[in-house]
Amino acid sequence: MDLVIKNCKLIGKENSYYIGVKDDKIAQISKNPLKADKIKDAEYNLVIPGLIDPHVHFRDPGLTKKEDFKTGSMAAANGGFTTIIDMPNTIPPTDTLKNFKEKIKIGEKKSIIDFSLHSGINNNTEIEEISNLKPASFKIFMDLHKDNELDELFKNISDINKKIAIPLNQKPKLQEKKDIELSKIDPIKITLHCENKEIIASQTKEINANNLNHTDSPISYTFHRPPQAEIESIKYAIKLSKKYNIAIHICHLTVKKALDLVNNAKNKENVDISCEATPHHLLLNSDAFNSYGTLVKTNPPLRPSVENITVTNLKNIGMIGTDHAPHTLKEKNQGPMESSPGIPNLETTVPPLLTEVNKGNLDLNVLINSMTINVSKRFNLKNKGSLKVGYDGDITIIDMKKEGKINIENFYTKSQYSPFDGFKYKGIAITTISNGKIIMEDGEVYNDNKGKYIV
Ligand SMILES: NC(=O)N[C@@H](CC(=O)O)C(=O)O
Ligand SMILES: [Zn+2]
Ligand SMILES: [Zn+2]
Repeated sequence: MDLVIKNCKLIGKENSYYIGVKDDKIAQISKNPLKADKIKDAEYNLVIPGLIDPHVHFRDPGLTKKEDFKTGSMAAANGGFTTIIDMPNTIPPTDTLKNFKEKIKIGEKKSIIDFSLHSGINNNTEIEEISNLKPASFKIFMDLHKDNELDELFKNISDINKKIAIPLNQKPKLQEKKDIELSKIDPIKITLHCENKEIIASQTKEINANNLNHTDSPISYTFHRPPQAEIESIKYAIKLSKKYNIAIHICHLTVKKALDLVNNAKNKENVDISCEATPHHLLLNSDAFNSYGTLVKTNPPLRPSVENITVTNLKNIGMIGTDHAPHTLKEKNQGPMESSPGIPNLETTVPPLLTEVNKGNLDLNVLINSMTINVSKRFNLKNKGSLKVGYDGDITIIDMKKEGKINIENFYTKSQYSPFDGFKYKGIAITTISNGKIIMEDGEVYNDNKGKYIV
């Protein structure tokens, strides 16, 4: 073995185990000692699959003063993550074959963990060409498009799906390598930021017409983007998913009513739909504007406590997406309307959520599944998300009892703000292992690992 982790506590198991990694893969899980060049002692802490984040913004290329693939991936490792999926809203956007290939290159040069990419949406030729490189999904910001434009985008994707996503029972003869590659293309999925553009516009118009804008109050921004904008947008997304038979994934869901819509579509109407929630929407509500001002400005906004989702809803949500969305401090302090929306999260997700587990508010299995297997399954990340022989040697060790205070001074992200700074936690990731290589121990990240683009 290249690496053996000894004294591992595994979920649902009594004994302690040895996990052996060889050639980047989990090679053996055993009650009996295994031999290796390198031994890591888990000291009877909980050993889980490396965490996977389906939603980060590493800002590379073009916005690297906020973050880049190196610092972003180091922040991920520090938070216990071994795989991330990066969003396409960079400069230039990741929506052409050229830009997509360029981003893979940047990631393969700078990332210390494995990564996948969500693609942006451009013309049909670009979509088709990018789909050969197997992006996790194509991302649409619904708040940037009118309904008729969205209908057209879904139609374009469905045309491409019909053309290139070959149904399993109709595989062509596999003569050439090209054919083999084509035959493997899964139908394109669409990932969605759900807020209705027209509702936001009419809300803004009404606020301005009646002079209701309290421009000095950070919470005022949220009134422009009410829960109804999210709800109507999700309703329309479900409608388009049914009309064009396309699988959809809803990002950063915020209110219980939206969750009901998703679950109803999934369970009663057989819609191929999934969703995710951020740690800030699960743990904070709009009262946080009183303490943190525009630093907690994010899209969709934090919601009033009467309607926001909480950790008790996670079992029905199924996935955590951190929406790690770093900005500079200057960009975050431009007043309620002008400040950049987004909260960095990779290093502030595990400790607050494990604290909820320790308090008895959240089931540990629900949390871990939401950050591992549920993500890899949904986005077809092969050999990720589970501790099984043959799977990638991506492993995280968590200390459920360790207590401390979150301190952003110790973070690897470039961003310098967090509503969780100073948070008293119980439970944290103490070791991160990527493909059998230790990349984080007790908050120290070793940045010499090379991550790869995964399909
Ligand atoms: N969530 C945010 O408020 N901002 C994200 C964009 C996004 O995910 O909507 C960003 O890129 O900064
Ligand atoms: Zn978004
Ligand atoms: Zn985002």
